[in-house]
Amino acid sequence: MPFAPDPKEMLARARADLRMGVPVVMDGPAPALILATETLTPERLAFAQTLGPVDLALTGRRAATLKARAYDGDVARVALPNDATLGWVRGLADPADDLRKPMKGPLVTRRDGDASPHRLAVLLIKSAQLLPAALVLSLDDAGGFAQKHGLTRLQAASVAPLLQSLSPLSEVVAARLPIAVSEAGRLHVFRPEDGSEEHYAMEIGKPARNAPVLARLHSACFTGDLMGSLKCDCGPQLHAALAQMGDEGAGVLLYLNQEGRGIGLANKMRAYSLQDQGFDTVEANHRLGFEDDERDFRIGADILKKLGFSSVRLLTNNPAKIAIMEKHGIHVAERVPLQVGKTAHNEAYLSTKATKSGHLF
Ligand SMILES: Nc1nc2c(ncn2[C@@H]2O[C@H](COP(=O)(O)OP(=O)(O)OP(=O)(O)O)[C@@H](O)[C@H]2O)c(=O)[nH]1
Ligand SMILES: [Zn+2]
Repeated sequence: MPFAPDPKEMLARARADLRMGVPVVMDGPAPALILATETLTPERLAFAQTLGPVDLALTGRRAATLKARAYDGDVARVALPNDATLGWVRGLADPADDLRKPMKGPLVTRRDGDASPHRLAVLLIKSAQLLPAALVLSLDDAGGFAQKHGLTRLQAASVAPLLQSLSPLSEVVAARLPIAVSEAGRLHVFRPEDGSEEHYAMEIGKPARNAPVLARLHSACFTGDLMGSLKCDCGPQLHAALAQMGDEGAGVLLYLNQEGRGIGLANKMRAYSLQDQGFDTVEANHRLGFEDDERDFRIGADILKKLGFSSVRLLTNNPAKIAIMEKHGIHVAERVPLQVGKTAHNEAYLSTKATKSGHLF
């Protein structure tokens, strides 16, 4: 059946559905219906409540902020009260008003039954760059339910490994791109097979493939790279890296579309709003239900290898990047520090990165 979508294509479809607010069916040993709380409507909430008991799946991080017991470690299952409104659900999922309304409970969390659909729901929703919180309700007949309501049906057994593994990606096109630092520029576009974000590689000059190349793994930062934000050091780092490659006449800058350390721009702005309430960059991510850093740097190693590189002089202050390159087949011959862009606004941010994320300054 060559026209039928394969599991990774079904996964891409499911992400798009969840972003629009359409529920998804997860088939497997514990079949379940999944709705993303961020895009939930009152009508869909009300209908879900007529179908049986509904759980709100939250990450262990978010549960810790809410002082709710997460019996399953990385995921908590809050039993939705019968009269739960959309406002109540959103209040648990979104920390925006935590300080104004600190008392959200008492929350009853479940410890019986199977948490695996909840865990998968949260992973799936994270991969759609939505707030990591889902409504989950069990289904008897997943196939029949999906067909009746015209919903995307995923198989837990195939989705779980896909969500953990790196989607294969391939180069779509490359073309000459003269830029300010070097007329000998070439931009390569890489596209993952699972319908997620494309990533770019800016090659400067003609770096030798059999020697360490001056390289930068830059994570997208719309606010810093394009708006000139003073809250981070991304824009100056991007331009300093390219300038050094221009000066040396050779280098490769990967522009990885992992905005906000992998949580997406909307969630990064939610984190900024929490930072204005006094939380630091790491605490803000945790309150939202994310880890400090949700990026997958294996993508960077993969692109470097596809371009024919095996050894780099890496422009970074982040030891985690070095460790992941080494683990995935890219030798880091040298770390080249990249310390630019300190402002009065990002002093606290940079010092949090040094103390909590191990950045070298
Ligand atoms: N979630 C979140 N992401 C942020 C914040 N500030 C910047 N970012 C994102 O962080 C990423 C840049 O990561 P950095 O930690 O500055 O740098 P790094 O790439 O880990 O390390 P270096 O190689 O040393 O620059 C970009 O994707 C930014 O969008 C923030 O406060 N919260
Ligand atoms: Zn930035």
